[in-house]
Amino acid sequence: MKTLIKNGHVIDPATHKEGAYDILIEGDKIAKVEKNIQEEADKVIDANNAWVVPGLIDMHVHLREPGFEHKETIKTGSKSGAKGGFTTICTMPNTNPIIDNEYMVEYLNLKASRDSAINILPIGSVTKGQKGEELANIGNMAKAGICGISEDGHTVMNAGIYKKAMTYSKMFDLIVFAHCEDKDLVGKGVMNAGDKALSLGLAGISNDVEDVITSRDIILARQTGTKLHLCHISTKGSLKLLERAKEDKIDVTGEVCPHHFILTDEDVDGFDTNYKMNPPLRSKVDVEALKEGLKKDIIDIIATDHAPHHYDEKNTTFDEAPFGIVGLETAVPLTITALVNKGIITPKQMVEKMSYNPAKRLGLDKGSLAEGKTADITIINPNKKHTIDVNTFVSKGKNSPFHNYEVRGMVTHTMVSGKVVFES
Ligand SMILES: NC(=O)N[C@@H](CC(=O)O)C(=O)O
Ligand SMILES: [Zn+2]
Ligand SMILES: [Zn+2]
Repeated sequence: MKTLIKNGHVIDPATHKEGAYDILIEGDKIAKVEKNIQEEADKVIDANNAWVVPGLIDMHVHLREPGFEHKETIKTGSKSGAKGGFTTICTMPNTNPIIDNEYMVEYLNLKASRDSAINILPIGSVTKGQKGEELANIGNMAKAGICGISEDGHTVMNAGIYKKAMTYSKMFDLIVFAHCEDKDLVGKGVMNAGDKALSLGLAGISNDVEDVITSRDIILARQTGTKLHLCHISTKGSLKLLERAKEDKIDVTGEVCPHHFILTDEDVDGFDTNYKMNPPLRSKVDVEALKEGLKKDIIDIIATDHAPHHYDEKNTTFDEAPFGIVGLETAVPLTITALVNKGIITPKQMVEKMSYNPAKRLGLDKGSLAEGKTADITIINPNKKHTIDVNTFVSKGKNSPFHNYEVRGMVTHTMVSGKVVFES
């Protein structure tokens, strides 16, 4: 099987290619990247006016299976990922049961091989049942193929246990995905602490809730030498800590989610629980700092933290609703509209943060369009104007604050191992 992608604008940070190239795919591999390829192919894709980039990689996704199939399944979540341009996703372990042993990892891998057309890399939990008390069997999970460990949804408050987990993580060359939220400081907070929370009469979440744990985790990462990845950075303080840690040559990376670089707590509508997520939407000062951090490449990675919840669960008061919003199908248009088209990052930086850097961080032989590589490729029409409509999502989760948002940029094709798995 030969596929030819014609007339596209290739953006490939790995090979420093940026310009008009055709790509010939043979079987599951990239065979040629050249100008004007004249070869017979079984399928020709016209990528005129579109970017052709290495398949996008999302380091932070919640698929909800097993246990919460009413919110999302591996099938629906992976389809949502493919539609969003993602060829590889890392999935968080806060399912029911929690992914805290090798049998659960094997189950996920088997289910993913049956139900998903995109690559799924499971993340194991740090502690058994994410209870924060006893270490999960990290070594056995590593052998079963996890890419890292995370207590996402919570923080392991016991620093002794966390440090031990980091030592194991280092031993098995895993990444520690850190959800930074001090349990004692957060109290009953549901949105950013500030004037808006006061006016809505909602309990606030201050920046120190995040920054205290970011600081602790960086100190422990330096001590243990483990690879630390800061999930969903939302504060200026955490960004500064990340910058400083990088200067100190600590092995740490950080991700930001589109909602955190676009919306502020001023946007929170107290009756719309689609503005409730963890960490919360922060102040303008924080959002400006995050954009600066993206521009200056202090922040390496854009991830979605795709967190689907059922309509009935979100359809309650702001206090009661679960934290989280979906993101797989909106990440590309939101990033193009809010960052690229505003001149904050270049298209190349976008590809670095959504493919090349995640691949490098995960140690994957991906995120590149070099000849001989596996043909994981995303094609994006960056100019296509449209209005986000949650009813068109293939994800089961419709919980997005971006409904009715005017955006530019649309994924037209997603290819995994040479096979088109999504086409608009
Ligand atoms: N981000 C969220 O608000 N929610 C996530 C958990 C998490 O990422 O912390 C979820 O699992 O729903
Ligand atoms: Zn989290
Ligand atoms: Zn998460």
